[in-house]
Amino acid sequence: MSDGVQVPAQGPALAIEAVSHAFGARRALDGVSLTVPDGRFVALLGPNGAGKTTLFSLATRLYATREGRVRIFGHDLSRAPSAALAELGVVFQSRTLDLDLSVRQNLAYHGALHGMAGREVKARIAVLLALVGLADRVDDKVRTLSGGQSRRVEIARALIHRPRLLLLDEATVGLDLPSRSAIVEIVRRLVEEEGLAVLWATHIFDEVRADDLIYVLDKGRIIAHGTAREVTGAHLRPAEERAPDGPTAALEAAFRAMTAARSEDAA
Ligand SMILES: Nc1ncnc2c1ncn2[C@@H]1O[C@H](COP(=O)(O)OP(=O)(O)OP(=O)(O)O)[C@@H](O)[C@H]1O
Repeated sequence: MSDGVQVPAQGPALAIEAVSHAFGARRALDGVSLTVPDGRFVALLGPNGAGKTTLFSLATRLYATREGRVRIFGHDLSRAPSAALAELGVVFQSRTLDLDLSVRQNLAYHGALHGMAGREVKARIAVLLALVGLADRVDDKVRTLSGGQSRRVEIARALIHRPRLLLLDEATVGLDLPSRSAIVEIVRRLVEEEGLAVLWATHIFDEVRADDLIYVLDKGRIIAHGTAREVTGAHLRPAEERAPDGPTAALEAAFRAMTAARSEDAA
């Protein structure tokens, strides 16, 4: 299939199959496979250096995929990049808004990049800013926004071209608790009400719910996947499973047990 040919969407929102990536001698990803079903929130959990950002760079075509395959709603990212990327919105870990432009200008520029007509972009900006609770800040420069508000503008920007899959790389890092909660709530609402598929990379356990699908990435490998409840149950002793402080503590304990076991194996 050549790029630009429109074919009906098929398959999961994101299918990463046996992807590996190395920086020189350092293998950052080693045979990673991961699926985000349409309309689901999937968490990618991993400590610093696990390979999350490298995986995002491959899934967004920032890096070429040399080993393995990435498909977005059935479109192969290497062979049909335009069709694949049209379905994809992304919020990167580092801030990427132009601080000296207004919120509207940042969003409009992104809409133009996607080839959207001016009138369509204007209407979309209004809808998205209402959705992220920033309708009253449309003409303010991004420089005047808080960290959490900027993140919400980045989410709006990522959605301007109506993608059906959203990738967020540590979207809440560096934010205070209320700002983090607001962002998690917006993204979860998009999944529940708009049917968006989301891959949410994080190392913060309390952002994960028991029924979420999770993939645990450690040193470039997926070491566990399933619902958070399943992963926790499979890797915890019964006493820890009954931890009074709930799924967050259970997940954190399971994660430590898994990664510690791998370190011992490697020793
Ligand atoms: N451009 C690069 N050049 C060389 N090594 C890199 C580069 N980018 C990442 N790495 C290495 O690849 C591994 C995975 O890094 P990556 O940034 O993907 O992890 P991460 O899970 O996103 O961590 P963090 O949450 O700290 O960003 C690390 O060992 C890192 O040092």
